[in-house]
Formats: sequence, structure tokens, C-alpha cells
Amino acid sequence: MKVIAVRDYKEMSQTAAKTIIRLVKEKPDAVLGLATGGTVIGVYDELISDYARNETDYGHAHSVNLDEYVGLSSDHPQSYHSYMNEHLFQHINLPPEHCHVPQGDAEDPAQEAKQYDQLIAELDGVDLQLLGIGRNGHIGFNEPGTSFSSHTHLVELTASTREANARYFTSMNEVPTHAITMGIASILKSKRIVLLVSGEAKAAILAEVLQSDVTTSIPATVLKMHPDVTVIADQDALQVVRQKGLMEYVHD
Ligand SMILES: O=P(O)(O)OC[C@H]1O[C@](O)(CO)[C@@H](O)[C@@H]1O
Repeated sequence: MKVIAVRDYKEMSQTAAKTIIRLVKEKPDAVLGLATGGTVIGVYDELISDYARNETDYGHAHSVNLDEYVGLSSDHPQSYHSYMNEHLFQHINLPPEHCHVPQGDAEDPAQEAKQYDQLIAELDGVDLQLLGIGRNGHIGFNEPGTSFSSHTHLVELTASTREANARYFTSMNEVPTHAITMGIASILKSKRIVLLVSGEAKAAILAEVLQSDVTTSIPATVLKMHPDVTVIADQDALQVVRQKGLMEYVHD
């Protein structure tokens, strides 16, 4: 796992966006694994402004999103599908039929999860998976304790994850209790992974991930088992890493 230190959120977003743009130029039919949440919005903003300037062509690319809330239809304003439309899909020429997000209102979420894995396999896997990290170390919606052999599956969200995401809903009662998420094994199949960590709120978990052995109690530690993971962390997120003298893990 290679950790790159950047100045701030802007530089983190630009660095990740450049990696994605380079990949799409080298491999126009690349499969991009995308994430939602606050951390990755800056990356999408960078992709959109690059698209406006350079017309980077996404016409042959595909995207697969990590997760979706169970019970929300794709056009529900708080669904991850709507988030992706708002923050990326409607601004670039990624064909709508190439944009995949699990269907949150599927009648049988377990079946939907199975089909999602099949779809990823049919696309020949994810070329680059973009990830954020939860304050408890979750990746996708794989909460602590999730088996490393999990494929796309139905999960019950922890109270802390629901609280962290409550900011997008008008009340805590509206925050869905379950989600469909790509599993740890599905994420590890990606050819390349870029994990973004920004802000003080993520400083403790970043230090824990770097320090800890691989353990299901901190799902992101599993990334140490993947051969091509780049963590891009800003100075605020590196505060605890610095305090604990763990800078040996970090490159500038
Ligand atoms: O970027 P945020 O909003 O801190 O969220 C961290 C992670 O948690 C999730 O919101 C839940 O999976 C992810 O989408 C995100 O990568």
C-alpha cells in the first residue's frame, strides 16, 4: 500500500482525477469503480472541468458504483444513483447504459447483489476502484466484521454510519437501515485501487489502518493484501499519522 501525502482536499482531488483521466485515455473502454460520499465530490468536479476543457472521451468507458441504499429508487433524491447523476454522470459523456449502480428498490436485494457481481464479471472486472473510508474503517458499506470473502451483498448499516450519513437526510428516521454493497472480495478483485482520505475526522482511522495488522475489525486494512493500492491523504488526515511517528509509510 503506497501512501501519497498531498497538501489539501483540492490537491487530493486533482491527483485522483489525473489518474482516472490517464487511465481513460490509455484504455477508452476502462471500467471505473466509483464511490459516493463527501470525499470524492472534488474528484468528480475535477473530471467535469477536465471534460469541459479537453473533451476527454468516456463514450466507451463503463462505471460501477460500490453501493446503494436499500429501499430508495434510483430517482430518489438521496439515492446514490441520484448523487452520481448530480455530481458526475449528467456532466460527461459516459453513456447512461454504461453507468451501473445497484438497484436499491429491487424486490429481492440478495438477488440484485448476485446479478451485480455477474455484471462486473461480464465487464471483465474493475480497472480502477475509487474508495473513501468511513470513520470506523469501512470501505463501500462493508462495516467492521465483514468477511473478507464477501461478494456484493445486503448489509445492515451501523449506527455510526447512519449518523455520519444523516447529514444528507432531513431526519435520522429517514436514513435507510440497509444497503447493497460490493463486498470486500469484489473490491479486492479490482486491478487497481485508489483510496482517498481527507480531513481531521479521518485522521485517527488512517493511522489505525497503517499501524494495524490486517483485521476484519478494520475493513480497510484488507487493502494491504492488494498489490496495487494508492492512498492519497491530505495534511489534515495525516495529523495522527504524524503524531504517532508513522510517516515512514508516507511518500511526498
Ligand atoms: O466520504 P465520506 O462522506 O466521509 O464517506 C466515506 C465513505 O462512506 C460511504 O459514504 C459509505 O459507503 C462511502 O460512500 C464513502 O466512501
